[in-house]
Amino acid sequence: MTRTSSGRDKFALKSLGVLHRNIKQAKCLMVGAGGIGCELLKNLVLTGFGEIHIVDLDTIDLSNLNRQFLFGRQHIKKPKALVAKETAAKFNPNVKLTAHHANIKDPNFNVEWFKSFTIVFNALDNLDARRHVNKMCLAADVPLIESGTTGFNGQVQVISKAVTECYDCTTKPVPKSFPVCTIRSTPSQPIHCIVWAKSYLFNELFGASEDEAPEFDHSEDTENAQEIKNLRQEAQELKRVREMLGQSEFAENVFEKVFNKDIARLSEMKDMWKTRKPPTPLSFKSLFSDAQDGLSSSASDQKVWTLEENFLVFCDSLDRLSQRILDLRNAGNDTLLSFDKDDEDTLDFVAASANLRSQIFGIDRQSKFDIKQMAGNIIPAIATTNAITAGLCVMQAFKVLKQQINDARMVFLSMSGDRGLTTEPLRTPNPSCQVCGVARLDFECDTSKTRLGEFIDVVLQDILEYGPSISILHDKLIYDEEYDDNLNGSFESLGITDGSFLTVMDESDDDQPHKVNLIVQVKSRPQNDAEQSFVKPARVEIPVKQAQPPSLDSLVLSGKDTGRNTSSHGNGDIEQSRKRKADDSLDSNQEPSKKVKAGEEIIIIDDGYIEID
Ligand SMILES: Nc1ncnc2c1ncn2[C@@H]1O[C@H](COP(=O)(O)OP(=O)(O)OP(=O)(O)O)[C@@H](O)[C@H]1O
Ligand SMILES: [Zn+2]
Repeated sequence: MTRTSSGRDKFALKSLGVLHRNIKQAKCLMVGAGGIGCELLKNLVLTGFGEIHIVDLDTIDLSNLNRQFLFGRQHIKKPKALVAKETAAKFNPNVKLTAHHANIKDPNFNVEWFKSFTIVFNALDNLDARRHVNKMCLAADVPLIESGTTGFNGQVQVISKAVTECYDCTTKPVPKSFPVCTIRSTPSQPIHCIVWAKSYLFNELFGASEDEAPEFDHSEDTENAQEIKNLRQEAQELKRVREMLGQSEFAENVFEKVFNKDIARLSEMKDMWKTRKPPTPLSFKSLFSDAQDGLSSSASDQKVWTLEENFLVFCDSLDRLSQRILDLRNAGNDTLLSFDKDDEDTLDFVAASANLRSQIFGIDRQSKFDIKQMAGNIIPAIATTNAITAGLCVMQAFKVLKQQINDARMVFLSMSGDRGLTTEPLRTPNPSCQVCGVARLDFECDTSKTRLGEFIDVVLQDILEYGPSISILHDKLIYDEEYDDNLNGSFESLGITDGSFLTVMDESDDDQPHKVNLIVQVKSRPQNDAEQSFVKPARVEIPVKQAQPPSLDSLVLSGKDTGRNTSSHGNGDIEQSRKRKADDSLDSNQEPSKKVKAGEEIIIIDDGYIEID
């Protein structure tokens, strides 16, 4: 049933009171139209937010449809932002919707554009984009509602410049990596074999080089120099095998190389197997004869395949992928493939290769279903979690729009613990945060004429009273006391253009007071004055860094289990506040001198910090 707009307004007015007017006048930005985004857009539209811009870079995939209910089968491969807008527009014709099929990091979404919004909602799935929006909202001074879900857990955080902590006030967990030797020589768990198949073997045969795999941690490399050298040699040999792609004996050559020859060499390294069972090579010919019966009809994704079934899937998927490479090559296209958990050919190859390797090392084989989860780092997305979280986002947005940010809470949704929903007060900004614990300066200049040297002399040293010990970053270091190569370069020649950010860091001696980092936002404007290529900014006091303990308010915890262990999968990577506490004490070099343990739950540190354990 379609409700008339006046009827809708009447109900909204009754339930929302004066807030209704603020909502109608609000212009919101929603970044991400995936799991949370679809639910959130429906809420925003039905609540009657006046204007909504939707940004999403992706197109709709079949696997999105179980929970991203604004999309149907007919929309597969169409841009999420546009389809979300079209579907949601039908829920409330009074809302003005604009869709952008684009990356939120595109330069045209600059600070000025962000400033045009009343409030921003993040419904993203990765750290990088979340960090970017956080930064832009701080620069534009627009409140941000950050949200994330992981399986049954969800979180909502309200971020407001200088009032609350920002997304980067706490460090975020980095994706898991494994020592390269564990992956290459001494796997002991299924995940080690899956990472090997996905990030090494697959890439060496069909994709880009293994050096780019983020899962490989080379930090232990020095201890294993000889082994690393051998592995490099093996990789070179594999490159030669790759050149045989398309020939009838390709599968046998690959198999014999990685599952026989390399393993035989490895098992010869007696020192390595003093405390472990040595690996057992497999033979292509004997498996080939054992596997004559073909795949059993019951070989489902959920079942753990036999060795012979893995062998057959390995050969078959290798053929399918080789054929794809040949087809691409014949069409004159790029011939690199990349692993995608939703691409059956790549998943079959990774699943079978991982299981063959597990067999060699005496590790339990896994079903294709389980391998898909592990290889794609998938924690199943739950529609209900997204729906509840999206609802919480709107509830928190109400408080922001009512100018009652002090009533806003950090909200956690969790299946563990006594209560599904727990909240805690918003924290004050972390004084040592590199993103929000900063001073800001708008710098208007002609980027083609302004030289880095004059910016330092006139703006930083004369006007802002910096000493000689500073460093300046623009993505990477462009100046410090020992690196003055760029002094004569124009901003433009250094890649600094309209909308660029520079970070100025005070590098004075440790016993001196340090200014907080200064974020300079560059605004490129042609300057007609021949004398001056920039507008001299007014003198402002750059605050000095100080370690400031969090306010008492922020130490009051509302629930026993706040569910703050949600993390990973990108969605739920809002960091636990306990990590923040740990970092705070590390940052300010405060060694807890006395710890009083209250059960296993709370550690009280005598300088006033509380840590949840
Ligand atoms: N930099 C970005 N700019 C714009 N949109 C982005 C950016 N990064 C991620 N997104 C979008 O954020 C949304 C996040 O949604 P969600 O977590 O449900 O992920 P998904 O890709 O739809 O699903 P899954 O990863 O579970 O297959 C996606 O639609 C994704 O395209
Ligand atoms: Zn911060």
